[in-house]
Amino acid sequence: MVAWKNFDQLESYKALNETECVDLVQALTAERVKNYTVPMAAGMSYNYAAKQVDDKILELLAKLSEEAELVEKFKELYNGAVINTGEQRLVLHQLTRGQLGNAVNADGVDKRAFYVEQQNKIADFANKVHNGEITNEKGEKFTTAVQIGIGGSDLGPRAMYLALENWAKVNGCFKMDAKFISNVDPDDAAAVLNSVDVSKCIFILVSKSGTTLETLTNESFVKDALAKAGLDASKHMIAVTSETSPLAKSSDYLAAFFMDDYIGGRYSSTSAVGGAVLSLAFGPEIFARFLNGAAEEDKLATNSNIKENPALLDALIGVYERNMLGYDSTAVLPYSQALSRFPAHLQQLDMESNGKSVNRFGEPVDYPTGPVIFGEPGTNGQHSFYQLLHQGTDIIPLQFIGFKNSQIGTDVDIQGSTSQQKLCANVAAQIVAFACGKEDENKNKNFEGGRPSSIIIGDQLTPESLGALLAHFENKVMFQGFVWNVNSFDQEGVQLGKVLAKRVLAHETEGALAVYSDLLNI
Ligand SMILES: O=P(O)(O)OC[C@H]1O[C@H](O)[C@H](O)[C@@H](O)[C@@H]1O
Repeated sequence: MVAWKNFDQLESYKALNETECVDLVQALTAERVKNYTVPMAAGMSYNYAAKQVDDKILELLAKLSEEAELVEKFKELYNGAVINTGEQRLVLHQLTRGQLGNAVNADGVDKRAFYVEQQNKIADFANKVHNGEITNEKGEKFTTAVQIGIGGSDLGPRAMYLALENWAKVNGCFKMDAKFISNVDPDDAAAVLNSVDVSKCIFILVSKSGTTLETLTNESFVKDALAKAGLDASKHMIAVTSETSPLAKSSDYLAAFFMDDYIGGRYSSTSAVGGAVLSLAFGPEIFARFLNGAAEEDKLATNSNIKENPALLDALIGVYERNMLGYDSTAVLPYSQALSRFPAHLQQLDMESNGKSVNRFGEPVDYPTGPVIFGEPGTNGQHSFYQLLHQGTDIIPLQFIGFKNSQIGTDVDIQGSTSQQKLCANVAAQIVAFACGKEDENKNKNFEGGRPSSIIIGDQLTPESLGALLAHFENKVMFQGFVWNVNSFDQEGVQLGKVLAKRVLAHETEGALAVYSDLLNI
């Protein structure tokens, strides 16, 4: 049995607090850049040379990992323990991509078999849509998949679709366009519907709970549009939900695919939630390759040697930065246009998981937990908020992601270098500029340096490397939650706003809420 203790109760907490962080201006040598690197799945690597740690601090982080039993806790998780204490649920998203431990039986079934069965059903459905066995009422092929969902039922799948859209097009496996409707703002649904031929759309209604206001409202919005076009909504809609949700019982859908309560929304990209849209857009084989990349990365996360476990090492360095160095944000900076929505996905993944002030037992904790996450693809970010990152009063750790090769491959050679080379040159330059700075007598032009970063480097963004990248961050967030002794798998903090919004709509308000309602003309 593992022991769940608060971080500040551990010996390592004290020992780490007594360390002095590394001065990057001096420390970032060529040797370090070569050595401070850990292999990831799909040929990628995690390089932490520009982090403020040295061998002594790494040793203490390894001790912390042991003392907090981080890998053992992960083992409990994938073997089916009730890790989500708040909701008394198992946490099984890794099972959607592989079997890391023993068979997990819940609700009377083998859970890996259940997830695979759903994948197979989706594959069969997608193949039939692609080969014209499933068509619209006129017998025409569907050309566009439109996902209706919000939060975890939108961000991950949308980010993954965008990440592979161009890759699939150049590699001959692009099957259908995908669009996404998430916001309850009517302009979102209206704009998407105006951009498609609804008669050739297959709508994927995705809601684990089947009760989310925004999603059900958008479902009605779409049904209305289908009815106005004289189309039968039940011939154009499929559902992805949990078997216990109200949607599961409805006969309004062409097909229904299931996940369950053991997969948190923000961890659901590798379940049917991401599976339906990605299999329709790119074909089931590409979705399977994405799952393989994630499975390969998950295996690395079972290694108790922190220098062979990139997610664990990344998590521990992040904890050191958050709790010992007092940095309260982290920027995610992919130098890849295809990852344009990846930071948005990580915002939910990280902040909804670890934005907690009480431990797993509901007792307040006395140390900072999850950081603020934000980001934009480079080089666009460089021309936006990097000023603050370089010279602002806060130090913000940076997580770069870069690939040696572009996805589409079309490029131009101008002034002796290609665009891809310019992109990669920028990320290399930024790491060194942040870490080492540059002295200038003019203080306005002075760069102090000492601003830490790490970089994940891959050959190219492919289904496998995307899966590995996703799993890396899921596992990092999980390990950090274990250190902070919080439950990373519930999200009670989103409830209060929903309850108050319902009250406003029912006109059951008083005091400040009543006045805000009036100001907004509700
Ligand atoms: O998939 P659903 O049940 O519709 O939930 C969609 C989203 O809404 C909730 O408010 C949560 O904050 C998210 O974690 C969840 O992903």
